[in-house]
Amino acid sequence: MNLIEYPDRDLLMLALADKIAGQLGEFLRRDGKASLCVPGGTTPGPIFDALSAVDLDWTNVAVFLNDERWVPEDSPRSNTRLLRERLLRDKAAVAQLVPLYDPAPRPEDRLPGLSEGLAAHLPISVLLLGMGADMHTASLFPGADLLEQALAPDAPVLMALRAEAAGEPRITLTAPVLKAAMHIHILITGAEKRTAIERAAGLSESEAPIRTVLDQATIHWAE
Ligand SMILES: O=C(O)[C@H](O)[C@@H](O)[C@H](O)[C@H](O)COP(=O)(O)O
Repeated sequence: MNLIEYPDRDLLMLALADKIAGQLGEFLRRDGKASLCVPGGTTPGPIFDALSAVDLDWTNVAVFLNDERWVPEDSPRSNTRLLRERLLRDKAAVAQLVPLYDPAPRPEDRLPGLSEGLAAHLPISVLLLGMGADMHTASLFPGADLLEQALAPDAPVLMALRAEAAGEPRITLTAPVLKAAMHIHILITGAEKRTAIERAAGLSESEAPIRTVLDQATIHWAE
């Protein structure tokens, strides 16, 4: 397991933001464009703050979430709202947001359109993932209704999943899309997640969905 341990969370967030910006810069110089895929949840806010202040050719960066909770954008549970408030501002305000939400009663109603929009920006240049203590990543939750299909090599780019631990229905990038990313970083903090990720290494992908990217990823951890 490739794990970097940082002295504290502030240093982790700054160092990882710097690493991500450097990798995006390489894609921009080489291809004239780049894509950045990021988690929602409670952990990545400080990285978003740091990234939004970086001088990059943000107009040519497509930004999208790993997954979204099927709630309106004004909900405090909306990951899109977090992105808008913390990442897509300052220098990064001109980045191109690729949506994972479009108002409709069920995520299935919007899958075709959202998938088409996303497919144009694959493969992902830089993928940042979070992880829950139950070893889910994106919205690939252990025990989710369609988990096996979402882990399969031939899964579509986006799927709608439901899981008890997830709360509301979710829309998520699937395992093959995550695995195909050029650079993969996992951001975790605290003792519980450290124990969980070490445990995941010995489990199957359905028991520990984070396993799907574990061999390719760099894990960034601070207490
Ligand atoms: O919508 C979400 O919840 C995320 O994208 C999810 O995969 C998240 O990264 C983990 O659940 C960790 O969440 P925390 O950072 O809040 O612990």
